[in-house]
Amino acid sequence: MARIAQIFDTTLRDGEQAPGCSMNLQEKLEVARRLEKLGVDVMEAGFPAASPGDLEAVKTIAGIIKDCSVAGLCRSLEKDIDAGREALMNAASPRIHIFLATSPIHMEYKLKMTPEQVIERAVSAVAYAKKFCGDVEFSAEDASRSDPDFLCKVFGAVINAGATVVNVPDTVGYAMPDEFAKLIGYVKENTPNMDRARLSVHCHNDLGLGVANTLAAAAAGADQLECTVNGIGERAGNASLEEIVMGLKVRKDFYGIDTRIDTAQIYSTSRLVSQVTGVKVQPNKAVVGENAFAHEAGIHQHGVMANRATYEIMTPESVGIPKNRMVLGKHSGRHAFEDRLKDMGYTVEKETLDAVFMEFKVLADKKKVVSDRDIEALVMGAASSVPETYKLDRWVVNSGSALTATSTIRLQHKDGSFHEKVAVGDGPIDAAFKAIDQITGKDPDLESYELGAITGGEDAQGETTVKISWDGRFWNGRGISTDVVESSIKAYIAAINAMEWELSATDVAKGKREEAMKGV
Ligand SMILES: CC(=O)SCCNC(=O)CCNC(=O)[C@H](O)C(C)(C)COP(=O)(O)OP(=O)(O)OC[C@H]1O[C@@H](n2cnc3c(N)ncnc32)[C@H](O)[C@@H]1OP(=O)(O)O
Ligand SMILES: CC(C)C(=O)C(=O)O
Repeated sequence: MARIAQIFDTTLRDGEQAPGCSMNLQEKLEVARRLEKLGVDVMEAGFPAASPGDLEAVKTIAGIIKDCSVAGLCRSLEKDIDAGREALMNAASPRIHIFLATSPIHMEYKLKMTPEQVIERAVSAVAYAKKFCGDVEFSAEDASRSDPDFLCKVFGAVINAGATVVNVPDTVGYAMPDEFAKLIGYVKENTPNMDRARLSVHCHNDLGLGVANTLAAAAAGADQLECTVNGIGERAGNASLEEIVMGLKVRKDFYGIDTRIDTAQIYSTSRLVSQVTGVKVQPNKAVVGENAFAHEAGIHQHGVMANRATYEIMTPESVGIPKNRMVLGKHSGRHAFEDRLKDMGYTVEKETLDAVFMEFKVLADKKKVVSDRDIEALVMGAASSVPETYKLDRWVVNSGSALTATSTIRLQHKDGSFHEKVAVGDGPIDAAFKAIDQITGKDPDLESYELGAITGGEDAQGETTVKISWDGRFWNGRGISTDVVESSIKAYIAAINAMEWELSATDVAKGKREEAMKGV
């Protein structure tokens, strides 16, 4: 009988550590709900001690997610574990995840601790966490560059202190598959009481081997696999969830391992993560890339026409890539539209459905055929929008080779008032953004600006993604329109709204904490 490997998803923690991948609370919640639907066994929702915002996010997710464990990452420090405890107090199935480095280089230069001190600290941290949480994972950071005997000694000690999972991270993506499999086998054989804990792996992708190492470790006996959707994460990223899961599924004959993932949810989850982080999936990305199931060469097309299995080792449907279906256009009705949303993995409230359907009709008037990508952009716009402090009312932008770009922008504030400003800039987008800054009184840095077409064709919609920063924090905004200046303006306003919302939420949380402190 096949064994089951648990899938531990860390998109919301390690994934979020990737430059520019930070998500606001609303976005994290959306991703968390989708991960639950996907069927992950554990989701790591954040690092509660990192910031009040991260603590609130983990707390909110922990209060909502019921079908899988929710984990929070903590250093081996009581204050971090206390933050983890607070963040997870409402979780149906909480897991405190503690880490401490075990490699010579990390112990000497980063932690400035001796190996004996590391064992002592790891044990005391696990024992402390165990007082409030039955499920405690311990990760030996940089395990793949640690002495294997020392690693087994640390793991044996933390299992004795109550750890339920011990994790072997290839923190810097240094391991080679055969070598990593050997390490897993060694740890399994030589860790005292290993039968009392689950053995996990967490592989990074610095040499492009994150998935290969994870699969090799699974074959060698690891029974929890840590990964992220689309492989996002620190530096070159983490092992990608979709590649691990489909590797095990497609080659079940080889691995004999199952997961609980509903693979038909993979594609929509990948799209959601790409949309909320603003990080595009490369076209040739395995499993979820635009070209993953495309056949261009004649010999391949001929083979696929005779039998898809000649050149496809899995079907697009098995990962939730929809088949070509009814064309949606301006004559389509609500039933067909709702059906398509369901097929694409979206369950939306009636109110959102009404709003998106209206937008769909407006778009269908401009475009002959509304594609799945167009629909996805509409749903994401409606579902992920943070409260709108500002809404675009109207705009005019003049630009050309012989005149300075000028913009007039009118925004409506949530209190109902209208605000209009005129600005000049280096080009139409700069002029528009400057007018918006004048209205909002904020002057964030524009970190990145990306413009693309959602689909091909002359009537394609423009999709703009902007990332802004202020005081070391980042916010994304997305805008779509058949006019690229308008999509840019919408994206910038969306990012400003996310910033306004997060800053005011942090102020409220800070106020509450200060209030509570007065009573101590
Ligand atoms: C491999 C990984 O992915 S680990 C997770 C990495 N993720 C993150 O770092 C994101 C969240 N981090 C943060 O927000 C901040 O780094 C914080 C809040 C945790 C700490 O911030 P600061 O107090 O300013 O410390 P800073 O980040 O500069 O340095 C880290 C400190 O933690 C110590 N430390 C590092 N790992 C551990 C650990 N596992 N257990 C205990 N202490 C640790 C370091 O030795 C250093 O200690 P020092 O301040 O006494 O020199
Ligand atoms: C905290 C651990 C699991 C980690 O992220 C790493 O070592 O890469």
